[in-house]
Amino acid sequence: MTALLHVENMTHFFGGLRAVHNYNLNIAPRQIFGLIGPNGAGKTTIFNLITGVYTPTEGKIRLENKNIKGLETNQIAAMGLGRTFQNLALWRHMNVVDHIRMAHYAQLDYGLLGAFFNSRACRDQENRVRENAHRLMQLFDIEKYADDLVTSLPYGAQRRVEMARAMATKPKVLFLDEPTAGMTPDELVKMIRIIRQVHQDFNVAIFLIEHRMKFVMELCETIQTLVFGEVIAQGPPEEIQNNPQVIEAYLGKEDMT
Ligand SMILES: Nc1ncnc2c1ncn2[C@@H]1O[C@H](COP(=O)(O)OP(=O)(O)OP(=O)(O)O)[C@@H](O)[C@H]1O
Repeated sequence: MTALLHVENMTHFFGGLRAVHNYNLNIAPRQIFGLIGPNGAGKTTIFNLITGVYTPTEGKIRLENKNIKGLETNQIAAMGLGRTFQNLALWRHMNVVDHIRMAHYAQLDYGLLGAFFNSRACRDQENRVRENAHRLMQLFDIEKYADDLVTSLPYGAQRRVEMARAMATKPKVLFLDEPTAGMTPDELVKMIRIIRQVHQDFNVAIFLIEHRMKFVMELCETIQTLVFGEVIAQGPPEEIQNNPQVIEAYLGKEDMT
């Protein structure tokens, strides 16, 4: 099967610092793929390179066999790549339901005139947005916060809002940068359940960066380990967990259980 997302020999320099070296990735449709590695290994840089925040110094990036290297972040998002950020990127002065609704507008096509004349197409699409936003809020268990400002929500719920917003555009692949950062153990268990549900309901592939091993091992089919910008191991969870190089890279730093 051809990969949904294909990255070949990607290298990136920040000035004299080689942050990513000869990086390769193949994510199949519906695959849940994990990226782990010590702090500063280059994980977020890889997300930023693939999603168009930076253009790699070298390499190829293809989504559904179309080149996405060098495109703008919004073009890449429109082609089916959704993401969340390590430090939440929410709109501070907007309530939850508006966050989810706003995210849909990237897809709507009735135009300004249609909106001005309140055309039938416009009203139909608005209804669809409202229904879809409602469904997403249910799925991510944030319905009870619909009218609240995002900044007033518990941290775990803010992360779920960010994820619901990313899903509003129905991406083919969803990038999650440390989705459980700062979460309580209860919120973590809830997040595992929600990601499984999202994966099942939307047939979406998921590429995630995570430090919490329980989460990665439980969810991912394939895991890559990155150290100093290079992949030192790739395989299923049980293989990665017992790989001596991976254990050494993490020794004393992370909990491998
Ligand atoms: N915009 C930038 N300019 C210069 N150097 C950068 C930039 N972004 C990241 N780096 C450097 O690139 C390296 C990789 O950083 P990156 O944030 O990708 O690591 P990470 O694996 O995501 O770390 P963490 O787990 O702490 O989030 C680090 O040495 C970092 O200081």
